[in-house]
Amino acid sequence: MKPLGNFMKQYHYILLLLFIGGSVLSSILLLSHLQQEEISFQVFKNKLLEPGHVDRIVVTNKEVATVYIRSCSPGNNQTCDDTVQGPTSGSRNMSHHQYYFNIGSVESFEQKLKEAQEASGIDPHNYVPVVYVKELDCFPEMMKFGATVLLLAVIYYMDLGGVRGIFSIGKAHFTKMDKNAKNKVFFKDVAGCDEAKQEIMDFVHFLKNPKKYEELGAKIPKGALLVGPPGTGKTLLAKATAGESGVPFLSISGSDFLEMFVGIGPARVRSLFREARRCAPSIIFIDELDAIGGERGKGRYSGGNDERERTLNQLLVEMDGFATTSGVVVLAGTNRLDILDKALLRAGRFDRQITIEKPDIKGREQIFTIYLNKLKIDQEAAFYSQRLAALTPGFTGADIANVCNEAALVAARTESTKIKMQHFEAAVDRVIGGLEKKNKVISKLERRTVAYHESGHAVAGWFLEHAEPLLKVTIIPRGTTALGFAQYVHNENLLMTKEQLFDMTCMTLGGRAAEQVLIGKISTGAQDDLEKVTKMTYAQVAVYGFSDKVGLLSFPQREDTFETSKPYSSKTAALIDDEVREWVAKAYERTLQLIEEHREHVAHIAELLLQKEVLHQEDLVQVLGERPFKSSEPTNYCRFKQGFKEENGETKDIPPTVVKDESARKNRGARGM
Ligand SMILES: Nc1ncnc2c1ncn2[C@@H]1O[C@H](COP(=O)(O)OP(=O)(O)OP(=O)(O)O)[C@@H](O)[C@H]1O
Ligand SMILES: [Zn+2]
Repeated sequence: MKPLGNFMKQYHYILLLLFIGGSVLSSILLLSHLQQEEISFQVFKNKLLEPGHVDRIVVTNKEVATVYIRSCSPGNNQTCDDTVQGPTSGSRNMSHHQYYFNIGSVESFEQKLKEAQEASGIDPHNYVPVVYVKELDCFPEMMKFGATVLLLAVIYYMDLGGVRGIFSIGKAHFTKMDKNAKNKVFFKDVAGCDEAKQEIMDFVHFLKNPKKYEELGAKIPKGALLVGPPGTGKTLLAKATAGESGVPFLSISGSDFLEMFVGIGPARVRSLFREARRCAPSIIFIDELDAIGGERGKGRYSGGNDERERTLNQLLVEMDGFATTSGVVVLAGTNRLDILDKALLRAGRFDRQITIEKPDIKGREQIFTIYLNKLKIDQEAAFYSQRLAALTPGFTGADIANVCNEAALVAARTESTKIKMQHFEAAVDRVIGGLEKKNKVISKLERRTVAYHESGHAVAGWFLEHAEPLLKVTIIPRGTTALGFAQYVHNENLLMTKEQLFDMTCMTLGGRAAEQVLIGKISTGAQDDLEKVTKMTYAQVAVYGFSDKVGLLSFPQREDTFETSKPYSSKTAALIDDEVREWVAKAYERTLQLIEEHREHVAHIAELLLQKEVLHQEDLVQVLGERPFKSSEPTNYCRFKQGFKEENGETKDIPPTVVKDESARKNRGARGM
């Protein structure tokens, strides 16, 4: 089969050459088809110069004037490309004919032309344009033409499926890591996702010994989807699978398939699979599969995207096409399983799904250990990995790698020879909230509002049994929107009870409640909190079946906000809305009560915050006493959003010690909760 394969390759080149040759030849023929005929100025004036008939005159090298006739001469009783009386011949299609004459001097020519046009009754606004060119100037035109022909040829050629060589536009822009590559990755380099590793082991066994599987007639899954949030190590795990199996790793991002040229996407898919088969056993990894794998037919509403669909179809074809025994395993990463075309998930394609979650505290510790071992630190790696894991709830592997690098940068800036705890703390803060903006201008009033708001969260969390108590709170503005944030101890239970969710809702409302009770005025700073609360409560009522009124029904929540049709009647919709409103109101009532009870505490913490800007758990213990409940592990950042405006636009200062505030009570009463 080999010689034939080679012949096919050559055949593609020959085809391309023939194509280009043909194009060039035909364009030459086309050009030469434009016959030129010498005429005198007199003939030009008498026979050609009628209104709307001459398109333009091009004077080359101030000598020769070429007359271009319009193919359509409106207003002259001639139809397009019709027979027009030529100056010397009879019936002839003028559009393919050019006439030229010598002009003598430019001045006399222009004078003569002007007079002739006047005499022919041509309106001065419609005088024939005259263009002066040098001989060489027509080359760019020809080159443009040539380049266009060439490009068309290349595109056509690639659409035919011959993607080898030529400019490699159609070649998949994949990165290939050979089995002997130096920067290989192994399972030991991927921490905190043991279950995923376990699941992917099947592929490793198979890739190491495809023959054995073949002999036994075993069917190996062709591909697996690695599903999880960005930065959780999907790419890393796929790479490690290749490393462990000792096979080449070909990776490409879903978006890399798509280019502005039509036909490139499918060509790139073909090229990628061809290469994978050539060096099989091998692993293909497609990151961001959702870029091409979205449901087909959906794009049409938003302008359509046939190129993407053709690319996806090609991928499906390739996955169907290669027998399991060809030894190519396709892995793909996505965090949008919900939008993928169902055809991708069918048996024989990505028939396995491996979920990679954000790492828990143990996972984070393991990932920190990996990266700390590469750094010069002033303590044992274990010392830091434990502490840092506790400080970084919700961080992905990528975030952790980022923290470690950031810490090294901070240490280098302070000219420290080793990286210390304060460097890591600064790095964590930076990753959490973007760069510190200490000198950002905030009014005194705003700062106070932020402090009371954050204090409200902290105190509420402290005294609610099922809420996540505070770990750290700050009113140093960060990033572009956060004016302050609180970091909570987070329980990582997989199941949540109704009581837990109720307490969490109250804690989230704690910021707004503190504003209302202690400041007496509410601000826009609670927007983020309210969004969270709304989402959480809708889920309880419409998804988890917590509401007696709605009953044990579950309507999956769609992220798609454009979804107009809901899977329930408008009556149910109204019922759900009412329930949600009532539940949130109930939670707010409870929160207000709690904040009232602890208003001295809230004020105390807020004032302390204004003083120190950052408070840790220890500071809270000092003010509030030991928390009456057992607590677990940290996460969750409440961001006090920027955009705060006092209700009536005044910027009154708030007295530092808060006394009873009647207006807050009145407000509450008015809302009838
Ligand atoms: N579990 C982990 N163990 C060690 N390092 C990790 C882990 N997860 C992520 N990283 C680090 O984060 C980097 C980015 O991770 P990776 O690209 O694999 O994430 P991903 O899930 O593929 O993200 P995306 O969906 O954005 O492509 C890795 O190169 C690695 O340095
Ligand atoms: Zn808040």
